[in-house]
Amino acid sequence: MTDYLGIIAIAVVVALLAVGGLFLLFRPKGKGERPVEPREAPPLSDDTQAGPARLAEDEGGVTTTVPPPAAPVEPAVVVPPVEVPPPSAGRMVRLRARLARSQTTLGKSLLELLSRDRLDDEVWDEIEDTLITADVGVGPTRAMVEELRTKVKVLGSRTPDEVRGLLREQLLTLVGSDLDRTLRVAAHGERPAVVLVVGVNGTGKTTTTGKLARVLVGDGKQVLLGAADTFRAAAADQLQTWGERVGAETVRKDEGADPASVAFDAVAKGIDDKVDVVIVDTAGRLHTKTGLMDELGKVKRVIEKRATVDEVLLVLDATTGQNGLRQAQVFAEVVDVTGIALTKLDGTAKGGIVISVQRELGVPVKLVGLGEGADDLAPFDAEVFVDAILGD
Ligand SMILES: Nc1nc2c(ncn2[C@@H]2O[C@H](COP(=O)(O)OP(=O)(O)OP(=O)(O)O)[C@@H](O)[C@H]2O)c(=O)[nH]1
Repeated sequence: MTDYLGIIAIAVVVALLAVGGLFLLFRPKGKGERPVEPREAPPLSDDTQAGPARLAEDEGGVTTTVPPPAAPVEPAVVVPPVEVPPPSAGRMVRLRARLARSQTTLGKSLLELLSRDRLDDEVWDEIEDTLITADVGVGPTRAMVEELRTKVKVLGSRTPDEVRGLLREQLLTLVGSDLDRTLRVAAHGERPAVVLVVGVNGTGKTTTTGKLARVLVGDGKQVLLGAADTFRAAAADQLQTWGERVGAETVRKDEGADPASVAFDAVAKGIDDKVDVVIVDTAGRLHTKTGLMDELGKVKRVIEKRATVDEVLLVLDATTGQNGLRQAQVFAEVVDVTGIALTKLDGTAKGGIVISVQRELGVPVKLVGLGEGADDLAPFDAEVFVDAILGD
């Protein structure tokens, strides 16, 4: 019995030792480990001294601190201020020097010829040639030479001032100092005035439309533009850019859209917005293409469903001479041209086209383009024009 008790006691001791060993072997980990110190957060300041120092320290250690990415800097959108263009009054006087530069050859030649002591047939032929070369046209040239011959005979001997006065008077008669050149841009009560701009390709229609918007804004009017040149997407972009510069909105549609529908929408919006003037730019079209000319007639008729077309401006390139006159005649037949905008007069000595185009069409030159600058379009002034031809 004592032996049994001894064996039991030994077995209990062995069992206790085994349980203790197992406990030491499988006790839960972590509890007794030293707690990990939390890492210090990187400073928020962009202190350039502290940054690299901390990085070097970290590189030598176990981990690397990656600074939070900097917030992306949005590029500032610069909205150009709306420009305030100069008013229409006095614009041509301001551009007179430019006009004189291109036109004085005509004036100088005429003054020199008329100042000669003897005015024989040869000299009169030269005067005639000078006028025709400057695009005055055969009819007006003959009439002018006839008139000058009579006046010179009456005068007898001539002082330089008298010659100049004579020539000034004759040129003014031909250019027409009493023609009504007022642009019809007065609104009809709450309905805007409508200006339709037409012409062949490249004469400067879009540029003239943009410049005209500036002239009208300069005179205090609210303007809306219609980009009915749907052949070229770039034409609508070009027009919109002109408009944005002076705060004028542009109505446009996708390339290839019906130009008449753009014109209609522009006028409808002009009425809704109660603007003073709607200017509709059309695509350049050859006067010889019947389909395109018919389309232009449609543009005008569609506008007339909502408003009156007050002004149909034919844009003519002064450098194209007699060809310009033929274009003018065809356009006038289709859309009743009420005024001419003669562009690029700064680039030709043939200012006589002012005289011939008015005579051919019976329509006055109302605007002249004297350069590519934004404010190089001026209401035409006959006296400033003739004085620029004659020089100082
Ligand atoms: N020197 C000078 N250049 C001008 C004048 N008016 C327009 N131009 C230039 O003529 C070129 C043609 O002008 P646009 O307005 O694009 O002509 P467009 O008639 O609308 O052309 P299309 O849409 O192709 O029919 C441009 O380079 C203008 O800067 C002007 O009075 N003087």
